[in-house]
Amino acid sequence: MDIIFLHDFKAKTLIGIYPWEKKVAQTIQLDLEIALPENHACQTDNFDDALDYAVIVERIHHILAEKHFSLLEALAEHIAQTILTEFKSPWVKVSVAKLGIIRGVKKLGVCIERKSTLTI
Ligand SMILES: Nc1nc2c(c(=O)[nH]1)N=C([C@H](O)[C@@H](O)CO)CN2
Repeated sequence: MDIIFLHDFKAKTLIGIYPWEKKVAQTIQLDLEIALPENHACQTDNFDDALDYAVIVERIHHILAEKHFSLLEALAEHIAQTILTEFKSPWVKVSVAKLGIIRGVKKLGVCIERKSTLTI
């Protein structure tokens, strides 16, 4: 299985269960591992055969700008399903963390793994 990873991806979004969190954007950290639907690019060295990670980053920025989730779990699930369906990935691992939100904890969050239900 070949994987594209995005580590330490930081961006702002509205997220949280409390009223103030629905008004003030917070920085979250995303870490993603995205299995590739095929590995042709390794042999061909042709960009047409590659999954463009810049497009994935743009898609995630779009989600973070347009959606407001209460729970980190729900945001992680939405990102995972978007990656599986729109980028035809067979498997994805998504971690979403808040930074410094609780005293004494540098970073906390959730990590989920999802498989595509599509069979070829
Ligand atoms: N399992 C979770 N627990 C909590 C979440 C969450 O998203 N998932 N969120 C909060 C609050 O929004 C918190 O981050 C604000 O301090 C609390 N617990």
